[in-house]
Amino acid sequence: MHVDRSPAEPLAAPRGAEAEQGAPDRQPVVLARGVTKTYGRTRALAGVDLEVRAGEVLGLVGHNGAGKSTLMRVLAGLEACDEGTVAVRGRDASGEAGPRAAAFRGVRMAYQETSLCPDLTVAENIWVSSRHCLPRLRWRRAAGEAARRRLDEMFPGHKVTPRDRIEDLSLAQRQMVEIARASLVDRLDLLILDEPTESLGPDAARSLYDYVRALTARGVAVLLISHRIREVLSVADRVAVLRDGAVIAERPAAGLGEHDVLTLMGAQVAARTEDERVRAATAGSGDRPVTAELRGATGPGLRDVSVRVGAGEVVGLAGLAGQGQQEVLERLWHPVRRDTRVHGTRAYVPGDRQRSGVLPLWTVAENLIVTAMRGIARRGLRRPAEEGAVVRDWVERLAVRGGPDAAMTELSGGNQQKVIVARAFASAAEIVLLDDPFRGVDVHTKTDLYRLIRQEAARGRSVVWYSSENAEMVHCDRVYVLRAGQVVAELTGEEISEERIIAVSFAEVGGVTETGGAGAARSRDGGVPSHG
Ligand SMILES: Nc1ncnc2c1ncn2[C@@H]1O[C@H](COP(=O)(O)OP(=O)(O)OP(=O)(O)O)[C@@H](O)[C@H]1O
Repeated sequence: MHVDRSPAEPLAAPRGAEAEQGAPDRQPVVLARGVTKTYGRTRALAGVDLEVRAGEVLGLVGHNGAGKSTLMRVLAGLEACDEGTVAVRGRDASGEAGPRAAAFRGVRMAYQETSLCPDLTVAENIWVSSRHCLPRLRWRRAAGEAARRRLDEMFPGHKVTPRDRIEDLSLAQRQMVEIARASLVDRLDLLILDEPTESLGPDAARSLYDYVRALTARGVAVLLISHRIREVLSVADRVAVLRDGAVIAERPAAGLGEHDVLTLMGAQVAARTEDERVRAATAGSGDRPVTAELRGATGPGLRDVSVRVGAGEVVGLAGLAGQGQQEVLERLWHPVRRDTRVHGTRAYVPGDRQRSGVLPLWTVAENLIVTAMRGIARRGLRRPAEEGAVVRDWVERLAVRGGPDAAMTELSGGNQQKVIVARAFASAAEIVLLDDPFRGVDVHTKTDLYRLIRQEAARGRSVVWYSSENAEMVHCDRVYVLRAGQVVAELTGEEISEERIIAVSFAEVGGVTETGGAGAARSRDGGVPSHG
């Protein structure tokens, strides 16, 4: 089982000896005791005890819907708990929870989905969030300056200006601004990072963790939530495991292995079998009928790209973020040009569920069935019983916590993403286009989804899959590695490995001689593109 993206280099500088022992003498910054929180029928937190200490990185892991985000909101004082106490710097602050609670002022949170207002500029967002520590006179300029300085410190090469509107930024840039926003406060005690690197490239992730180390050296506590277990183990001093709304283990990170953490999380950790690899290696694609094809496609973001997708084939689009992968998907989704041929109906799974994908006012069932219902209908009439059966089947297959009748907004981020994936596969689409679809999905569920993709391919569906996690590409039959809008390698079967993809992505183009790809080794620009 491939569980995590493994960056080419460790994400953080090694921990000090004190951290290795779990830093037992550090003062707690935030201390939660017996915290419970219930939403309607859902008991999100069932008596959490947790201590976050000054100068440490505490990693928090748990399955989708375990209660991580809820706990963070309670620790940050954004929501009151039903029972229990939350003390900040030794003082019980639970009674004061609320968006402007002074007791929680030093506890700041960077959200996974970002809390930024898309219509406002970077500077305006910073002002809204940090106005209590910015001057009122010439506030826009002051906020812009503060944002620029912090972004420079955290993410060198970010290419964001204070005047950019949030909606014009890439997902990675929005995430950078969100993290910078959270850190901008007069006195920072605890910085909570909710899956901060899901949208960041490896370079930006490394920069972030360098900054985190600098923060902890100054005594700030950092709480890191992530599904990337290896990343958590490489960055955190201690790890807390949340399971079904309770912290079931708190351990020093040193000495913990990925497998230990997964077991504590309750994942069924099967030893990694080679079956996907074998399937991929043996699933020859040459004789399949072609369902989709780009032939020398050129245009915005693409240069002479040729890509072939066979029936029942899983085709990966890999490489550094922003190298043309999404443009390929876009072409296949809207095949308006002559250089693109598509023979079959399509479904699209967006990775950016904030911008597109989730219909927030609808239930899980409605979100899930919206594409499939046309195929289920007879003579234009909907068939509720059949729709209900499809919904139940997918909710069960993907273990969507919350069930069919929950409102989409009641679901955890990972569970929302599962519904969007289920929507595409529940439809009758012959070609499923996946745009980095598994961000925020827990390790266990991801493994199920990889299996699902293979099963659906075995039934004859074609899948075109862009993933920012190169390790996921081993589940593909064929992988096109893109760079600067060109295909620089086409890998099949045993050739597909994370190491190979990384090597090809960074290689001097003159030296890239991976063969087979129609655009292989044609690129003439030798520069390594920036990303993240
Ligand atoms: N505002 C809400 N209304 C109703 N239910 C909610 C709400 N917020 C969270 N829940 C429920 O509480 C449970 C815990 O959700 P939470 O978002 O804290 O999980 P999580 O561990 O952060 O998951 P993920 O890894 O998917 O982000 C879930 O079952 C979720 O559906």
